[in-house]
Amino acid sequence: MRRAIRLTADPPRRTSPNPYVGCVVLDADGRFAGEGHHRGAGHPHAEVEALAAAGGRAAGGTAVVTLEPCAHRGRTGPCTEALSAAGVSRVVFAVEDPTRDASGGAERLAAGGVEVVGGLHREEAERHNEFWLTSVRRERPFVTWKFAGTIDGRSAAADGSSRWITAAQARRDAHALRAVHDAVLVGGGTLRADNPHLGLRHGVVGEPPLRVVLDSAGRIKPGARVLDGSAPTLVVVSDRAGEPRGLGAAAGTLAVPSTEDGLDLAALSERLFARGVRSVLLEGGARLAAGFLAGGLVDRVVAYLAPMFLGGAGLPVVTDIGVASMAEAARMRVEEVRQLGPDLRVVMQPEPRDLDACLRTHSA
Ligand SMILES: NC(=O)C1=CN([C@@H]2O[C@H](COP(=O)(O)OP(=O)(O)OC[C@H]3O[C@@H](n4cnc5c(N)ncnc54)[C@H](OP(=O)(O)O)[C@@H]3O)[C@@H](O)[C@H]2O)C=CC1
Ligand SMILES: Nc1c(N[C@@H]2O[C@H](COP(=O)(O)O)[C@@H](O)[C@H]2O)[nH]c(=O)[nH]c1=O
Repeated sequence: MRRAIRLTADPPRRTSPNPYVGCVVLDADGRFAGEGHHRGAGHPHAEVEALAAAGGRAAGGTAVVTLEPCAHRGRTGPCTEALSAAGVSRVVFAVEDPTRDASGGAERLAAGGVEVVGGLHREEAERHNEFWLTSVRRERPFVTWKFAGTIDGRSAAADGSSRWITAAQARRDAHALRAVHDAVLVGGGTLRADNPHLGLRHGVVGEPPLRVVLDSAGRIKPGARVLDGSAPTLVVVSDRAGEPRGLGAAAGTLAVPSTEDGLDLAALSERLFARGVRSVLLEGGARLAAGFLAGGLVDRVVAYLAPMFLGGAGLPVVTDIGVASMAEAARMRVEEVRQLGPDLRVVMQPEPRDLDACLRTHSA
């Protein structure tokens, strides 16, 4: 199973809207016979690749797979059928498939006389596939909120300038973070203040993520750097605004409903999910981060903290999230702390208890 998991992680690649899946097939004597992994929508599933590599040696053998084999016909046929047709007598998988369409594979296999074991190295397999698993369970993308802050919690100076708070190592790391997400998202304030590019630089290679910018009134300037055509871009407008002009082929537009706080972020998340986006890197700014955090839409926080003070006149890393007392604080659990050059990188996960409190505050 560890080998099957490793197949999905090295090198990291995007399979969205599909999961990472790895599979190793052993012959009837328990010897390695073949392996495969899923390379993305339209490509064969991991089981099918591994069975093809194993050939006749799969008969009477064991398939070890990181996700419960699918029982449905999507772009490719059901893996349960492929496994049965190959004469596999045992299937060991790590994580149950949570999707309505594809689940039920374990029962189907067992009904056909195959011995099925679920849950082997479940935690490790969950971690490797957490963007996809979280997003299909919540029917919205996994959201990583990344910010660069000073040690006193400022994301920009009083004049709005924020280049640069963190040094080269942390900025390179942030670009690597972009490379593993399906989309990178910023608010209209950041779009106008920074004119960000949001592509992959600093020597980070890979397929660039979809660039998503919130621009309720459709005021984006045709010369904006996100419209340079180097990666796909989506401009999100209010469904009460007209189509932004002058975008040409440089960007698509998505109209979403508005609330009194701006665009409806839950609706936006659902629409992005429906378009196949399974992970979003939220890069700010402070107002948009507040909307996501208060809405319980943040799954991980990556804080790059620079050893400098900007004082109270600077902009905060996040604006009002409706917290009035300590009891309501949006508490985090620290997953990792690392020093990158002169800066610190702190990776955190919202405590579920406080996520609920945030949701209550938000809906009150
Ligand atoms: N250090 C760091 O990591 C970062 C710093 N920054 C800095 O932050 C500043 C910009 O931050 P800020 O002014 O807070 O702006 P934001 O980037 O947070 O954008 C806020 C804008 O996004 C749009 N928006 C649409 N719907 C919502 C919603 N539901 N909730 C919140 N916003 C919504 C609105 O613009 P519209 O009406 O046009 O839709 C709103 O004015 C800049 O100075 C920039 O340099 C920015 C990013 C990261
Ligand atoms: N200031 C700041 C960051 N700012 C973020 O980077 C965006 C600019 O992206 P790009 O135009 O692609 O370089 C900017 O709009 C904001 O979201 N990031 C960091 O790692 N460290 C920093 O000090």
